Amino acid sequence: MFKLVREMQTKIKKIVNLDELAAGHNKRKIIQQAIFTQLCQMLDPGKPSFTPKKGKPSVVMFVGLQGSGKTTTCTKYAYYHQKRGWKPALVCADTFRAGAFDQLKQNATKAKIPFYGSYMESDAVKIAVEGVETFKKENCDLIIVDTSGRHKQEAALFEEMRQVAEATKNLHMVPELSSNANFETRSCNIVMDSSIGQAAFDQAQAFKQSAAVGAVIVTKMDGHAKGGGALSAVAATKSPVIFIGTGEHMDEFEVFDVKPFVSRLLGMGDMIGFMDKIHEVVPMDKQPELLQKLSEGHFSLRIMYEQFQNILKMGPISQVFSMLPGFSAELMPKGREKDSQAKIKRYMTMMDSMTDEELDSSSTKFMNESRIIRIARGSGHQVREVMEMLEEYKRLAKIWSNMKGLKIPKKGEMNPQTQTKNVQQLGRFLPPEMLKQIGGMDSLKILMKQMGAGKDMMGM
Ligand SMILES: Nc1nc2c(ncn2[C@@H]2O[C@H](COP(=O)(O)OP(=O)(O)OP(=O)(O)O)[C@@H](O)[C@H]2O)c(=O)[nH]1
Repeated sequence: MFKLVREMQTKIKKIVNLDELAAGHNKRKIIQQAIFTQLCQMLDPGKPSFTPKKGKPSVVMFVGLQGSGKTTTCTKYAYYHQKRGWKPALVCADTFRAGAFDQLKQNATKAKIPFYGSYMESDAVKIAVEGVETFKKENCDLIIVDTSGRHKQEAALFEEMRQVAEATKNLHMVPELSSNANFETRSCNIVMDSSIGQAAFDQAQAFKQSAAVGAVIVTKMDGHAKGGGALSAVAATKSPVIFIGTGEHMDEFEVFDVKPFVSRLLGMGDMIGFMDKIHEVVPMDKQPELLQKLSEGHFSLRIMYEQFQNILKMGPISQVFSMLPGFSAELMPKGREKDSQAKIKRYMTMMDSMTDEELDSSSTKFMNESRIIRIARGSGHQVREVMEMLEEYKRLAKIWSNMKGLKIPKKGEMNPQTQTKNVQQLGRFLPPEMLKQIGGMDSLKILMKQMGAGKDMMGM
């Protein structure tokens, strides 16, 4: 770890020569930018990660300390690939922890993924071999082997791990299996808790010595820990981080993206992830239309309705908002996601009882007492609740009204003036507390640049 810091220090000193910087340069910002770039480079081991090929058998073994989230991550990894057309299977070669097989079985059943394991057998190697053999015969193309975790790095654990790796490696030598296996590829993922911190280097290195670690997965990124240990793990294993775990649920699993990760590490907030999420859920053909309306200062109840629809589509709402500093506590308190979703659904039911004219207006001028009573009755809600929904609309309309006058560049038409103007605009749009956390207007500008000109939303 010490070595890493020293290396980074030297590199930054080479890039940023503070004495030569002319007065007026914001030194803090320049250093921050250099650190950002360096950290991004450190997370790039310079070699691509192992990607299983559809239709060709691959065995991926998962290793990690006890409680790192290994078993959960195995299922998430399987589920992720299943959704994308692979035929995964899970093998529980964790014979150390009582209950490990039950956990895997439960998860696998929920995700409808075939699994293999035993309550009686204590030989992890035997189970691994049998499991892999079974699933190869069933033509599974992604066989995931969960191995035992221990409290700390122990010789016995590594020996067992080495044997499992060795045994599953030799499987393609078995004649009846090799006949349908074109060529079998193997990889080993190390799972690390994001809160591991300084111990990450030694741990990753120890694992690396016993199994050919090919990739790192960092779990529990939804918590407070920023996952700095990932830097050490990459350095120790010379392997990339491929996924991050962002919650206990099966689908709370994301492809690792270096820039947002480093932004978060430096406390800059994940603007990019936020924009990507918006990209994902607002249908592409609707985006220009939405931006146009907003730039005209036209925020109607219908737009709010559509945004609510999008938010519900995004899954756990807090996940989206937690990417923005300051937002999560304010809008969607953690642990109250269900309440927030229920509230949004309630609001939408009320809006379903409104007329088109009401929905498309950019004010609440039609909302007199009798209409409010009618909407409440029509949707089976209290008058008080309708009023509350309208208040929420007014609050959002006020925030979004700052988007008025936004210049919407056509693809490739972004010039520096438009960009500066839009950065200012966005600066006004963001809540002051959030802008402060990002690091003020200058940082916002840097962030916008980092988002890359390719993104349509850059227009914002
Ligand atoms: N919040 C959060 N919790 C997670 C995440 N990944 C795993 N967990 C939780 O962490 C705990 C430990 O996960 P397991 O998968 O049982 O850990 P393990 O490493 O397999 O443990 P052993 O089998 O004992 O080695 C469980 O309560 C999981 O639900 C994550 O990304 N976010």
